[in-house]
Amino acid sequence: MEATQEDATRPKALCPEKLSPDGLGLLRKSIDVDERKGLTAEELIEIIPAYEALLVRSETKVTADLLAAAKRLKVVARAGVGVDNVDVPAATKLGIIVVNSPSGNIQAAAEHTVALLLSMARNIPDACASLKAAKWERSRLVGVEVKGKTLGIIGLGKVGLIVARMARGMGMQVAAADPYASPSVAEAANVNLVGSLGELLPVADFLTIHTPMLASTKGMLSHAEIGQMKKGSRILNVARGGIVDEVALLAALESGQISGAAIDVFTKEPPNKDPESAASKLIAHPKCVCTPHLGASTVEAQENVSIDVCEQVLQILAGELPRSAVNAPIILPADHKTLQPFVALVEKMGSLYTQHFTSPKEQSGRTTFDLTYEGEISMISSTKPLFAAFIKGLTSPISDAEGFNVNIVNAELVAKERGIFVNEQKSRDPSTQAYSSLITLVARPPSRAPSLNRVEQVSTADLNSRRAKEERHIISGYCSDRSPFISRIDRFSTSFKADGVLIICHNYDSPGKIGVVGGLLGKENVNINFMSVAPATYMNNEAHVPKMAQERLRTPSDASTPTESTEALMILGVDREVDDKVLKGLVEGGGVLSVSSVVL
Ligand SMILES: NC(=O)c1ccc[n+]([C@@H]2O[C@H](COP(=O)([O-])OP(=O)(O)OC[C@H]3O[C@@H](n4cnc5c(N)ncnc54)[C@H](O)[C@@H]3O)[C@@H](O)[C@H]2O)c1
Ligand SMILES: O=C(O)[C@H](O)COP(=O)(O)O
Repeated sequence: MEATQEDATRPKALCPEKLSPDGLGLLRKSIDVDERKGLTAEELIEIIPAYEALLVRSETKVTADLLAAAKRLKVVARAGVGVDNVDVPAATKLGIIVVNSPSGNIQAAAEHTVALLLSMARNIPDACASLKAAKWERSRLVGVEVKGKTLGIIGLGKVGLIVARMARGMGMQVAAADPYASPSVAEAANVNLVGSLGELLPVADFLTIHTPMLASTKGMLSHAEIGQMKKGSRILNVARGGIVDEVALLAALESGQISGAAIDVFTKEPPNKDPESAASKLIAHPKCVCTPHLGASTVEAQENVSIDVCEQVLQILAGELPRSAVNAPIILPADHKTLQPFVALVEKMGSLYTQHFTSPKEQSGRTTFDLTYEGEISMISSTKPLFAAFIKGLTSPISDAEGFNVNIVNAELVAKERGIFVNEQKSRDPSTQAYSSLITLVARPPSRAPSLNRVEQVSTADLNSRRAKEERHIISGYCSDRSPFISRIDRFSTSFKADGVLIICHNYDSPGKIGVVGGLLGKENVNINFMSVAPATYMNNEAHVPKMAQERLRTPSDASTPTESTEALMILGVDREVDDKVLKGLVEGGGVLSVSSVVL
């Protein structure tokens, strides 16, 4: 259609990939949509300056160069979950909103997992190819049943839970490892949530992965882990290529350690064509069932994701906040000035909690949080942006840029889905005069039903100290000069800017410790930008009760409490992220009791 004078004023959207027409139809009512498949990167850069919206799936590489050339672009819409093909930081810098569809294709991905599970158990691709080749090989193609077998799930999120329910429906036992999953959500789905990956691997007959691709999940299933599985078990990956080490998977198939593999996703897509590469050998292996990243490829899922992102494009072009923006602000412009520093603070406190107190290797089960706003901050009319920022901080270290789009619109829903409970309290009179506003986070495990077959006699003092030491965690923070600072971690009082890469060491406060830790980091070429020693000022993890006050409250039975005052936290701001080997070195060679690495 030829552009009329009036058309020239309508916004324009470019769609260089196959998107379902359902969403595009919505756009066409008020936007001109150009569907241009097969463009090269250079062609895209040449034409992008004319467009306000760009709609893609996983194939178009939305690079910093492309975004820099996109002078009118307001939104990049990813019709699916993964935004690994979009340079989100570059878009954020340019003020371009990136949206996706975090739930539109989860049913499709779960159904594809079950389709692969049964295909693998019954040798269906092999049998089909054999019959088409005019063979009749009934005895070679005997399969196994899934009923009564154990399905191990790594990552009990949106897709993992749907797979779990379907597997239960087929009579399977389901066990899952997910350090951040809610025990009550798992229980309701009849899933045995185990404490660690090490507990899951030996019990699974079939093992399926549904985690995002993160630094902590990359290569999480390699030689050692597959070696812990039952001989003859089977592995599926419909999440992301690279979570399972392709070389290790191939070796396990060849040695018979595993009897089958089902793969939808590859480390490099499309996979390397070199016949000697692990991906090519896996694809060619008779015991491997594989598909070319088809998890989301159903008519229904494509309709869902297309409508979902096109509605959001319309919202953004109308100046509204979209529901699933990967990089949208949590605060509305009117509240920005007052709330921005506190929103940043609460987000960092949530992120610090997840990175410092929970382990990607063990079930944490801590799902109830008390957030207390004291002093001036308690006078804000709505705490919704603070709540949203907290949920975002808590969950983003365990999600990829892919799935995680917490904002003011969807924070409550995300918290509910993850089984996170937050009690918010406001107090105009701060418990300390040191700050005009103080925010305190207390994390508690969900209340447990008393055990029926175990009777324990414990003193009140013991009970209090147990609760304090084992179960509660506390983080407090304040803002200075519009920047977020942490003032307390558990019993330790401190003051450091919540920014950058930090190494947090828990140690006995003895002479020479700083030098040893500094020396070990120096050897690894890690530069220390700042260091802060946090003494144990609070006796226990009692919120707001500093040590002095608690000492007055101590009863004679508490007198034997170990000398906690000799412990301290050493907080080091460093110039780069360090790996587990360096952290282990600090514990083994530096006399540190425990250590965590945190990026804020
Ligand atoms: N093949 C496809 O076409 C296709 C389609 C949709 C989704 N996916 C992929 O599936 C994955 C899961 O999607 P989702 O929507 O269920 O995501 P989700 O965020 O709802 O769930 C991910 C789960 O992984 C858990 N997790 C994080 N780190 C972990 C660790 N170290 N060990 C164990 N569990 C860990 C999280 O706690 C969370 O519960 C994503 O990577 C997504 O891109 C693939
Ligand atoms: O991230 C996703 O949504 C899935 O992996 C599907 O990607 P696709 O849209 O390219 O099929």
